[in-house]
Amino acid sequence: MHRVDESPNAWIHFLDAIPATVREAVLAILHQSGLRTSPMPADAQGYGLVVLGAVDDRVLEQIRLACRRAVVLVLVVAPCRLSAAEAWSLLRAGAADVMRWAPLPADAAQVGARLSRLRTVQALVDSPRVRDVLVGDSPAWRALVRQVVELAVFSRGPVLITGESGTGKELIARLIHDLDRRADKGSMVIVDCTTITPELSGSEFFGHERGAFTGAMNPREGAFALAHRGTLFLDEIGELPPPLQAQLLRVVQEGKYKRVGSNAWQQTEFRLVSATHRDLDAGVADGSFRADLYYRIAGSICRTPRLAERKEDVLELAAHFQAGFDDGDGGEGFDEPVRQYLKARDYPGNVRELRRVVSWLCHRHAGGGPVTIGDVPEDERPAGTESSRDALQLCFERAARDAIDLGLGLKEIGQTATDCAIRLAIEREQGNLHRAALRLGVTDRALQLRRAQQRPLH
Ligand SMILES: Nc1ncnc2c1ncn2[C@@H]1O[C@H](COP(=O)(O)OP(=O)(O)OP(=O)(O)O)[C@@H](O)[C@H]1O
Repeated sequence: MHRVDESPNAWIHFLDAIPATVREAVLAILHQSGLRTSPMPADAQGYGLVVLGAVDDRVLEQIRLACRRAVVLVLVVAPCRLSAAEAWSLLRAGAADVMRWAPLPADAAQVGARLSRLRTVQALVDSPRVRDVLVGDSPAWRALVRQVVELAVFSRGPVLITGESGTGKELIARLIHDLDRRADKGSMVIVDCTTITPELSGSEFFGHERGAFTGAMNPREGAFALAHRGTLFLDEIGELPPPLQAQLLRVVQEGKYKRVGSNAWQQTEFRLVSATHRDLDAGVADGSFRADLYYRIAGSICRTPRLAERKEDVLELAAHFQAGFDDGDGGEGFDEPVRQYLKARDYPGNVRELRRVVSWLCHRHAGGGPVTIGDVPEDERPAGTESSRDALQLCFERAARDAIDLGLGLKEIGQTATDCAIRLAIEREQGNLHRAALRLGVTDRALQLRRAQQRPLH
């Protein structure tokens, strides 16, 4: 009999089609394995098992509901022949994992092990140690944090973090190091690859012996030695020119390197975390980034979302930054128009830009109480942006009056407004038509058709 280690408990829910005999068999095996179960509570939270025998739209909806507040493992029992597409749809509905189940005692141990892994990860994700650092509650952000925590705690392989500037890549690298549980943990060493020149790279990365080159008065340890038993963070690795990429291959793979001016091999062991805002797949395709290095640094890939993809987090992040700036006069919370302004504003610089915005709001604010609309600097005030419906209405009114005075008809006014919105959305998304379509709430195809119908500007 396989017994689970920590006698985890979870609620369990059987969907309609499961016969009573199977239910009893499942419960008996789980209990024999040391896993304690209780019926699913009305507002399911915590950890749960949903046992099902078929996947259809109704089942997916039930999974979606069950997963709203709980971490759910789906067990699919025979004779259901779960297809790969069905398994993915269960995952997309929110399941933490999907297991086909005989049910046999050995499988019960697997269920227990998975539950205890999910529990460890979730407990960390919800802990102040993580929540107070990687702020945000949007689904996109929570999914990333869960991935990061699991990688940090249960693996020591290389991690590549990709994402636009200001999205929290360095913060994630620091958390990975912080969560490393080894007893004799070394330091975190950060190398900004944009500052590494071919002349300096050898010494920076590998260190040098005394007299290795002119000016090398004393021996020096390089980044790989300093990161021994710790974490080496190679920031902006996409900026490293190909000859320098080649230098890193062996040490990244085997942990072996030679100091400049020495013939002796040194051994080091570290967790490699790299970050880039570049698309390294494209770099590999066009030859600017070495494929062999790419596969060595990208053991796992974490992609940080743009702030525009997690607008739900803006106010929580703003409150976090405000608390950090609080020197007594920075305000307590934000007045409603300011909240609307913060939510509606664009942040091309992502979270870093939001931090800057909150910083000037707090600096302009005086006298406690919530930050008010007058604290928004003049040149930052929304002139007819969606942050103020009234201002927007006024702008439209002005433009419509001018159009009517010019003798334009309704069709032409509507078309001009649409053309203008399309042009601006494409500009805002730096020419990315897919993102522009998302921003305007239309399909890619609808955007293309509209563009094809656009009249040239006079
Ligand atoms: N989820 C978050 N919670 C709290 N602060 C965040 C979050 N994401 C980013 N920040 C803050 O935003 C700023 C930029 O973050 P960070 O330096 O980690 O971004 P980055 O992606 O590494 O940027 P770059 O590519 O420009 O180096 C920092 O002040 C950081 O504290």
